[in-house]
Amino acid sequence: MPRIYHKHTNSGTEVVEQLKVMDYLSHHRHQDRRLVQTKTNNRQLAEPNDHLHLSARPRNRHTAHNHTNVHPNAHEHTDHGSSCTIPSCKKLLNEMEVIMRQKYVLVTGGAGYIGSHTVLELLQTGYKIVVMDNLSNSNLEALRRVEILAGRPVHFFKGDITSTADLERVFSQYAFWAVIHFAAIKAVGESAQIPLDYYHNNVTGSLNLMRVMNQFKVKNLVFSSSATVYGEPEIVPVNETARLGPVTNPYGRTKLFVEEMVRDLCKSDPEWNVCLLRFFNPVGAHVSGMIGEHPQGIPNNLLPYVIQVLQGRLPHVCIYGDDYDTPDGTGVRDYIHVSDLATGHVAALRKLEKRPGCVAYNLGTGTGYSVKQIVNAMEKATKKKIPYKVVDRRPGDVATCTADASLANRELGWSPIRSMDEMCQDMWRWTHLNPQGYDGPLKATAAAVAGDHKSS
Ligand SMILES: O=c1ccn([C@@H]2O[C@H](COP(=O)(O)OP(=O)(O)O[C@H]3O[C@H](CO)[C@@H](O)[C@H](O)[C@H]3O)[C@@H](O)[C@H]2O)c(=O)[nH]1
Repeated sequence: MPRIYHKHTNSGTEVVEQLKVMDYLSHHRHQDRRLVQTKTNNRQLAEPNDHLHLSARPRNRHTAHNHTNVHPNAHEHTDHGSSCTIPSCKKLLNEMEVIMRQKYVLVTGGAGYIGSHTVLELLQTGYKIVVMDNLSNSNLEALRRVEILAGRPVHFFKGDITSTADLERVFSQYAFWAVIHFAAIKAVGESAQIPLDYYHNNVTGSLNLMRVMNQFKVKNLVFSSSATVYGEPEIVPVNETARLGPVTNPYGRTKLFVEEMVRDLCKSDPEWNVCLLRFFNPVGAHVSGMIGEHPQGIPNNLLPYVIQVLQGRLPHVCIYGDDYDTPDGTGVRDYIHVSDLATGHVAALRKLEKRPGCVAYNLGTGTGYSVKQIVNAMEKATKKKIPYKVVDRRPGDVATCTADASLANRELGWSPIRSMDEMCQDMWRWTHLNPQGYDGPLKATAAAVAGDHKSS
């Protein structure tokens, strides 16, 4: 069973949890003990500027190979890390990459839907992860299950990106070389009702994060942006050179504003490297059925809504308009499996190792599905009838939004591999095994499935 350590500070607002599971290699245990120590013995291990010395380390080639903390998987990824063809140079660069992966990556919002799937993928690739999350729309249980699936620990820090003090605390405890920034609030409709909360959380929070990163000289960032920055694209599939905006809601504007801040920052300081990942419509769940989306309240997004209809919690799907200029009149989107998005983040981190400056990538499949096609696909996956009614268009919705993801394909070596059928089946498996999401018990069948997927 997972052992969880709580640490309450004097302020009472911070809880540091060291999530650990199962038996893992003794050298990992040793490393973790050292980290627990850093929480009381300030920065014994974590030197904020440590990453700056990386380039000097590979001079001792044995460092990389003999280092006790190299995850076995890390070696697999040394084969295709460098574009250099000179064997000795390639080897040296690969060793540097292995060393970088021994450094921690901070994942803000890592206990959420996309965050937890990405943390799993990163752990399985060999990265060491610290998650900072305020748990406002996420669940620690997700990370416990991620640990079980990966067989590796996640370091968890309860904190809020709107608090500079929280950020400074986590940055002083670990030596990060990069940050993946998911933490945000994301309900489009709600953002029109409480815009200031959205600007505070998403814009001020990101600003705080980047300022603290600057302070600690951590200048590698992967930012969760969104296809929403394109507004209504003039041409679909849309590519990264398309005009940005106008965006129809405050949530979307927060993503666009943060992108603009990042571009200004990178122009002002060439040491910064940022991948802006523009997600299209993330759906699905990990194939194990152990982790998935756990929406709070009535879902806004199509697939979670369909799931609740299938569960009998909602009477029917409301299709928002069938008079769009699309083949069947309903809205067309580019749905992408959340595990494919997760591999996109690993690819983006690898890109950061090559110091690309500021680059934006679409993460989508390039294939559009209409609302009616989605309903049909879910009926096929579940063998159940899904009742629906066509209602008025939802304000702010566009007819079609699909991705040209060829840039990510070329430059990141990434492409999504999971089909619509897999997206639907995986979502249904997650729902079937976890009818109450993370609120219910972990079903024995899910635990058994986890055994099959631990090393995948
Ligand atoms: O109950 C519903 C929900 C949605 N739709 C339609 O289904 C499609 C997809 O809608 P939804 O799942 O809400 O996704 P989007 O509106 O495309 O927005 C998602 O995708 C954007 C990126 O493209 C992100 O910025 C947003 O955060 C994210 O919610 C659209 O045509 C909607 O009109 C329905 O017909 N009924």
